[in-house]
Formats: sequence, structure tokens, C-alpha cells
Amino acid sequence: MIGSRRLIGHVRASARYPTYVIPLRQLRLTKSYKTPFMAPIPRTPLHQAIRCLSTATPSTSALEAAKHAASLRAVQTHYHPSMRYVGIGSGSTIAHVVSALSSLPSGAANTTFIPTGFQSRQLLLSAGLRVSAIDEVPPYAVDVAFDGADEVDPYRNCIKGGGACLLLEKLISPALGTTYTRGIPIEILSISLPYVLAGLKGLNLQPELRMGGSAKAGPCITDNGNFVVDAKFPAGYKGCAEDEAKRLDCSENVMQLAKVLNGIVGVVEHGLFSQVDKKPEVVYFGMQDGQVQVLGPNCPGK
Ligand SMILES: O=C[C@H](O)[C@H](O)[C@H](O)COP(=O)(O)O
Repeated sequence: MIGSRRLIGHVRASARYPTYVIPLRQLRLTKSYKTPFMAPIPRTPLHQAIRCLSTATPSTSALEAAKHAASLRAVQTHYHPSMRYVGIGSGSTIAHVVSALSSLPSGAANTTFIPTGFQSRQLLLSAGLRVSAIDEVPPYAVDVAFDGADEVDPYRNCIKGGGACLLLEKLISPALGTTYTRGIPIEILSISLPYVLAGLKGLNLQPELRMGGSAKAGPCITDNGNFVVDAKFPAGYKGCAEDEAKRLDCSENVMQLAKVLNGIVGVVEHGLFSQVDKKPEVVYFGMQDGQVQVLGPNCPGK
């Protein structure tokens, strides 16, 4: 499956376990959970994510166990020692993927891993795995990419970028959701901030510059030296589809929004991984009961 990628996901620590995954439009209006994924590849891409089924806030250990189970399943299903290049996303779920890869009985001596940021590079190096950079391998040479996701909808559209690593993740992975509490992460050129904010407000989104938090005065700076703006969906947001018919198709709606975001000058990349921008082929959800659920091409969405 040329052009697709693989992805694995899980519910984030601060998230609530949803009872189901619903389309982006509805999710962002009604739910408050995050679903990470990981995933996959260049020629045979696929993404996987993890989902939990309860409204209770999961304990950290239950969450980590769910991430681990989904990661293990994804690696066992989609990694093969003969693979030459494998993309590795960023975030907490990826630590479980790297752990699963480094403990494979077959080893991974023939594979070079392509990280999407400082954190995943350090993880790979610490695990003794061979690392290279996206600009040191031929385009589209990645066999599969594993990554986490913040949210995933039934169509396998994803929101990513909670860790500000969306740009390189989109490069390695061909691959939305809910009420992503911070909105869609958008990496931008710092000098374009006023224009990007105006453009996003014009779409009726509620943009906010992400700050560095207690560890850094001023804005969050990505691995590429850029700013990140989180664009929230206001209550009752109907998307930016040109007509009602398109709004009826959630996947179409997401694709349209992705295209519009790409058209704003100053936007380097956004965290929507949709049909247009590399949505995952397969998503693995870690469940509270230890099971792993799979959302693939033959599942309800598409
Ligand atoms: O920028 C970060 C990435 O998109 C992460 O894959 C995403 O935020 C999920 O992260 P985590 O695995 O920590 O839930």
C-alpha cells in the first residue's frame, strides 16, 4: 500500500477514557480525551492507536500498561527485521515502541531508525539502536513509521503535535478526534505570528501561542526553532466546509480544514493527519482490560 503508514495510539495520562471514538466535529464538541498512536511506513504505511473504554480517568500505571500493550502489538504486527528504514515518532507512547523494538528476539541490526525529534533520538540511542536523520535517507524510503496520537476519529484522521514534534512526524508518516483540549497544534514561523493568528481567527478558530511553561520563559520552541500555536474549536464550531453536504462527511470536513490551514502564510505544518496529510493506515488502541483494539481500513470509518 504505497503512501500509507502505520500508527499506534493510546489514551494520554490526562485524558478520560472514551466509550467510543467519534468524528472530529463531534469529538471536539463533546469529549475530552486524547488518543495517542504510533505507527508506520512509507510504502506500506499504517498507523495504530490505543483507545480505552470508560469515562473514568485512568491511573498512570493503567495508562502506561495500555500504551505498552498497543505498542507491543503494533511492533509485532508491522515490524520485520529485514526493514531498512523505520520512522519513530515522539511522545510518551514512543518509549514503549522503542522498548518493544529493542527487546525483539530477532534484534534490529539491519534497520536504521529515523527519529522525529531530540527525545525520540535519545530514546533510540539509549536502546542501542542505529539512528539516522530524515534528510540522510532517500525520500519515501521509510518502510514503516510508528507514532502516538493525541486523538483519532473513526476515519483514522488524527490530531498530533501535543509534544510539538508534528513537522518531522508528518515527514516520516503518511497519516483526528475529539475535544482535543489544546486544539490543533500548528507549527509556525515565529515572525508570522500576528498573521497566522489573524488567519486562524478568520476561520472562527481560537488560536493561542503555546508557552514554554515553568521550564522556559516565553514561547515553546520546536526542534526546528519555530513557534507552536494551538487552535481550539469554539463551542458549536461547524468547520470550514463550503457547503452543508461536505460537513456531513466528517472525513471530508477534516480534509478541507487541513487544506485551508496549509494555505495560511507562515504555517509550517499543522497537526491534522488526514486523508490529505498522511492519516494512519492502522490504529491500535490500548484498552483498560489489557486488550488491544485495532482500527484499520476495514473498520467502520474507512
Ligand atoms: O508532538 C508530539 C506527537 O504528535 C505525539 O505523538 C503526540 O502528542 C502523542 O504523544 P503521547 O504519546 O505522549 O500521548
